[in-house]
Amino acid sequence: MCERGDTLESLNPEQLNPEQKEAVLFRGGPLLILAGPGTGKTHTIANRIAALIHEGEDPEKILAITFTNKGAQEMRDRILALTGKRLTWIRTIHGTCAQILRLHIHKLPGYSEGFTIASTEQANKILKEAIHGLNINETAVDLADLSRKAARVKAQENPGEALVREGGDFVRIFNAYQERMRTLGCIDFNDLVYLTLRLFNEDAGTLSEVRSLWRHLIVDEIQDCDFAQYTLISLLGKERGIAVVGDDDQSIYSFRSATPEVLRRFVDDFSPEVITLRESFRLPKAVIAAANNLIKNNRSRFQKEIYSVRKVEGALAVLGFGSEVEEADFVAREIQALVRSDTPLEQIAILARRHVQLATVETALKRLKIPCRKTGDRSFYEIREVRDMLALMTAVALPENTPALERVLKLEPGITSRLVDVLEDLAEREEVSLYHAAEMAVDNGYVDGEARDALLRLLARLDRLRSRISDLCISDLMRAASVEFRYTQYLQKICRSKEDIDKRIGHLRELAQMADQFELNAGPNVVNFINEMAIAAILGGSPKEKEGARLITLHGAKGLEFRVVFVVGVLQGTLPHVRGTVEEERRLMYVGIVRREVA
Ligand SMILES: Nc1ncnc2c1ncn2[C@@H]1O[C@H](COP(=O)(O)OP(=O)(O)OP(=O)(O)O)[C@@H](O)[C@H]1O
Repeated sequence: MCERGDTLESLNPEQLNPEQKEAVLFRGGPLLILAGPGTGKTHTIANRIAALIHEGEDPEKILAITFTNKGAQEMRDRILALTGKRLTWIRTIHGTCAQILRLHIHKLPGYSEGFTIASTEQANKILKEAIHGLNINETAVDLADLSRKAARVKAQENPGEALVREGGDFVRIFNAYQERMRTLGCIDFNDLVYLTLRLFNEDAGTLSEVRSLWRHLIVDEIQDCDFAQYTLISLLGKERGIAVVGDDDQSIYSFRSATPEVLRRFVDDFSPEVITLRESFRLPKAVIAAANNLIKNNRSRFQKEIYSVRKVEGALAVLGFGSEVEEADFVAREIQALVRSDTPLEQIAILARRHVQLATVETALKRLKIPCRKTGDRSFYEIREVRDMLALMTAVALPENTPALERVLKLEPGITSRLVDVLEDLAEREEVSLYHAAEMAVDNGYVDGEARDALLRLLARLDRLRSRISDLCISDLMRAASVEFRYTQYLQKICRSKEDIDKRIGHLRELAQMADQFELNAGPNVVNFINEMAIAAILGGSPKEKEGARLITLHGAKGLEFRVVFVVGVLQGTLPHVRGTVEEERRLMYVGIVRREVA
């Protein structure tokens, strides 16, 4: 143990300004840190956590919640650098819920721990089937709209009331969808928070058991919360040391129900000490002036004009063009000049309100042969071999997980689609998982000859791998699975060229490296790794950035920083968008402007 004053001097290699210092040391109850862009949010919470540990707090008793994997990774790295310790509980909110549900979901009737976190594609398919089962004409409903509505309901503090408000056929569809998901052993992305809250509401014992795991709760980017997530955080944070960090000016995800109002709610519910960080270490003066001038027009916000004491003035130009094509050509020529003067392409971003505007710039860049990368490029997690390997890991660790086994069945020579149909019918008739159906088919002689041999081989392969889970690290378990299922030979059969095979093996190597990294961060738990991968797949994107200038929507740009930023397509009707609310559209532009960083 040490005195708090000493703590900072001995811990913190980089200076803390007075507000940051206050936020790091405050221990008098709930805390809200309001912080503008580049004012050292991550730096401050990392130091706060380091100070707690230095004062003698057990690192296992600290839960830090972020809203993106990137945010979680950044926090881990900084805490490791400050304390030399890897914290177990730095998680995204969805990752935290997945872990809680893996232990407790059986307390909700009809659910079991082997659940699959359904991909968006799987969830859409299940929604279609649910509608079909209700004899509602599929062509008469808008599926995308229905899944948005379901997500909205689940994002509320009181989803039951929200559902009743939606009324009509939607209630039937929602219930049928939830029921079908449940019987298939699936939950969707929004269920992670929705079902955790349901669990807490229906079983106070579980809430207090889970809450007692931690003494401190620290939340980054609270403005990215919807009301359901906020409710969860406030339940976990009651009577704990709770500190939240946020910037209501950067709340831009209302399309997925996030709202800056959660900051006010936090003030009302917790009466926290409020500390505002205003000094920006990242932005040049010209950008700060423009950003402040823009955002001060929003009425419902916490006042926190940012400033910089650094000398860097920076530059910001507003230019007009006759058409989007003309604008795109200008941007491409500017980038060409920047590259000639040695600005790395990866440090250049083109931001727009809509994808279609980025496509125009992409065409112009391609014409000048400038490499670029669009967000929304095919995600790493959608690649066949990555999905196969994750399905293998899931089938090994969670035998009851039917979708994973369905995929693995296709990897076993001799298992025909007819055999899969037989197994699926059996599973449905007997109301058991596909794995149990496979065992029953073998034990009761429902299949014979080659089909039986193939099925026996597959079950034996999975059993052998299962018995090695506790001996092998996750990446070695993957390698063992690849050998057991002769995956390289399988790739040779399905690939057209040697380059194709090498590329796919390269993807598997990348996945193995991610598993090693995960294990370093979070320990050797293959189920947690499966959770994390399923969530990352839904959030999209690639773990590794490809080369080239970045083309990103404003919504996708939050949290990223570049040396040169172009915001294109700033046209009345597009930005601000006709269907958006003006305050949120202003926040979007604000987020775009403040992506700039000083070299
Ligand atoms: N007191 C300080 N003195 C000097 N540099 C600082 C200080 N606080 C933070 N920084 C630096 O400022 C930069 C921004 O800090 P940090 O990433 O923690 O801010 P943030 O608010 O999380 O940023 P962003 O808005 O970009 O997400 C980092 O390079 C950090 O090291």
